[in-house]
Amino acid sequence: MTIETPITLPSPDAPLKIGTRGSPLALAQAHETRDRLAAHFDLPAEAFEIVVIKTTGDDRAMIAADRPLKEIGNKGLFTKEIEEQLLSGGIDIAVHSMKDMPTEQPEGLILDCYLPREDVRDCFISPAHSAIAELPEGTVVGTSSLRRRAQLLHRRPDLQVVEFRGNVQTRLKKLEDGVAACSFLAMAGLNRMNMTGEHMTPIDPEDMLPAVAQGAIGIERRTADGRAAAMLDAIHDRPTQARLDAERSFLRTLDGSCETPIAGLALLDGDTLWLRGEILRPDGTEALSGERRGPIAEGARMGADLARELLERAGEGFFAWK
Ligand SMILES: NCc1[nH]cc(CCC(=O)O)c1CC(=O)O
Repeated sequence: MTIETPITLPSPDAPLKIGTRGSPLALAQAHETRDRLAAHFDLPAEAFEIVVIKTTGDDRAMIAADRPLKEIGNKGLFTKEIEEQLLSGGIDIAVHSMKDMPTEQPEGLILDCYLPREDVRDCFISPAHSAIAELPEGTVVGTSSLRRRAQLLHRRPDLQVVEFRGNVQTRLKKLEDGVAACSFLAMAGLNRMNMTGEHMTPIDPEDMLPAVAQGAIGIERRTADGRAAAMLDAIHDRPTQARLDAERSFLRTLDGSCETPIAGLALLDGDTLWLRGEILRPDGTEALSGERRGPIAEGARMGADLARELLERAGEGFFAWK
């Protein structure tokens, strides 16, 4: 029998501080985390404080909203300031989109709590067309994601891809203004913001394999913080963890940054995990994919193994721009 150390739960006088970026999606995710914790521990919302942290990524993105993210910087662009606040005690936990998180965390921090995963699919957004296959030759498509760009060009080399950023409202406005005929966003974000509606069609993973960890929220904390560990364990979703362990191990072995077009998705079927992965040349001229099936506990090994297979098939220079 284990004797559990009692934890002092947060209260309105001494709230648990939840750090997040300030975007509408980030805030929705922080609120979901607070609501789950409050419900599980039967605490009022005031026992939690949502602390909005501005990151370098938010800053520079505002200065040059049309500059490709890959030119602005890379690792930790949206996480550095949040992780500094965690380490210094300014916040107790931090809520992240796992899709945007590097595969390693700084010394002293741990990211091992996941909320139940949302819809993993990408969404096709267009006021005029209903599917990629129906786009007329040479159509202008807006996306800032290297993965989506490469996947689109692989299927449809005739399409013209233009840089497209901003929140859902901005993108819809741009589409209405004719800047591009269609764009793409993750279903998960749209669902979390209650923004699904007209002109939006989910895309089967068979047609567009999503990004690693798409649709998953992860919560980071100080490794030594026993109270946060115990509280987060209560809302942690193990099936999501099993899937992300496999997908992120795939990404880690590929050494993926947001500068390489990589897709990966694990699904569970009973005790079996099915992992699919894909890597593409940035210009879409070549795509390599593979899969593994095996026991759930072997997910991380399968991810690394699949990554090595694809790297071997790809050879040197696969990710370089031609
Ligand atoms: N890179 C931005 C980002 N990070 C997470 C999401 C959506 C939510 C998710 O996938 O969990 C998005 C926007 C998008 O791709 O539509």
